[in-house]
Amino acid sequence: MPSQKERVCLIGSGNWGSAISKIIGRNLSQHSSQFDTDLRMWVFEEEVNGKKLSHIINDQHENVKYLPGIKLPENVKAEPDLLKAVDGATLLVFVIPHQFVKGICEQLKGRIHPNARAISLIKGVDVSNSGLKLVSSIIQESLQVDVSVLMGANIASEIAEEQFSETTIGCKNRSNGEAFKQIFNTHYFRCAIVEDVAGVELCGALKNIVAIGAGLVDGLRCGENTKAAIIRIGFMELRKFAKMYYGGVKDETFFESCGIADVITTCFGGRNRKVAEAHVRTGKTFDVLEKEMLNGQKLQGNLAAREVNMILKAKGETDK
Ligand SMILES: NC(=O)C1=CN([C@@H]2O[C@H](COP(=O)(O)OP(=O)(O)OC[C@H]3O[C@@H](n4cnc5c(N)ncnc54)[C@H](O)[C@@H]3O)[C@@H](O)[C@H]2O)C=CC1
Ligand SMILES: O=C(CO)COP(=O)(O)O
Repeated sequence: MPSQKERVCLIGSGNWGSAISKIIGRNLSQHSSQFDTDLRMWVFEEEVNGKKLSHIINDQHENVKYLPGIKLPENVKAEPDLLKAVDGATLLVFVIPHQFVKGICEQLKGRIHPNARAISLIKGVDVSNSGLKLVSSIIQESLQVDVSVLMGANIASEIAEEQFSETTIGCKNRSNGEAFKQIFNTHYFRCAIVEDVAGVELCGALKNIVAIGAGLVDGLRCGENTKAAIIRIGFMELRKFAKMYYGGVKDETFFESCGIADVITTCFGGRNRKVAEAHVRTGKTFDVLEKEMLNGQKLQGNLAAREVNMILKAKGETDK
């Protein structure tokens, strides 16, 4: 245990970022001997009803745009300046849509605490000419820090209302996984630790594609048997893809909250499912529907589907 208190910074303040700030904020207050009790939360600044979102969060203790109706603990301090937010932080929690990760890491390069460790709650992968990359690898390579991940059947609004759920922390370094568990675990949010970063992360990213499929069959009014088939086949395919691209992925990981449980919850309750259903019913594009239906929140499944398809096409493996 380091002699200095750990300081936590949350990088992101959307729907999930705000919900998790409630849990971390409370846990920091309860473990004040080990942690600096202020939770700094980086906010991508925007105006809401003529006021800055960061000011609204600090004055009203509520993210009125991304998590309306839920009070956040007073020790959650919104900060729009990214470098000020991470200053001195030893535990970095990344929770932004995956399309913004590279830009954020670029700004943070060389600017973080030498003892910092990170965890990613981001469900997505990156595909470029050099192939498939995990978001945790992007963070690790840019910032030279150990990166764990946290993924699970975790619809943010339900957790904000303190309804029971489980989650999975994937780590390489057990003591870092345990350090992060201390800030996340609570009676209604139970964290299990597995030593399989790639397995946990790929489950989180790929289940969003299955959820798009579930939404499409809902839109087509195909019935519950068809939806169950999409979920089963989708789950098998995501497992096959994960094992094909990352040799060390463990079979047991697929039966943790990050695996089968997240596929189920997202196929019934998530934003990807909802927008995919609307796409079939209205014929509008995903981009248009995201703007019309989600009030600034972002979809991840349509991007992930495109990225995974690119990889499979490039390797001639679309029919495998
Ligand atoms: N919402 C949920 O129920 C869950 C979400 N996740 C994952 O967490 C990650 C973050 O999602 P949410 O917190 O739900 O976000 P969100 O979808 O609610 O909100 C979008 C966020 O992106 C920010 N943003 C917009 N433009 C930006 C830019 N150029 N640079 C940086 N940030 C920008 C917005 O300010 C806002 O905070 C995603 O990968 C998602 O899949 C994981 C579990 C549950
Ligand atoms: O990841 C999630 C639940 O675990 C949220 O899924 P959506 O982004 O589809 O809402």
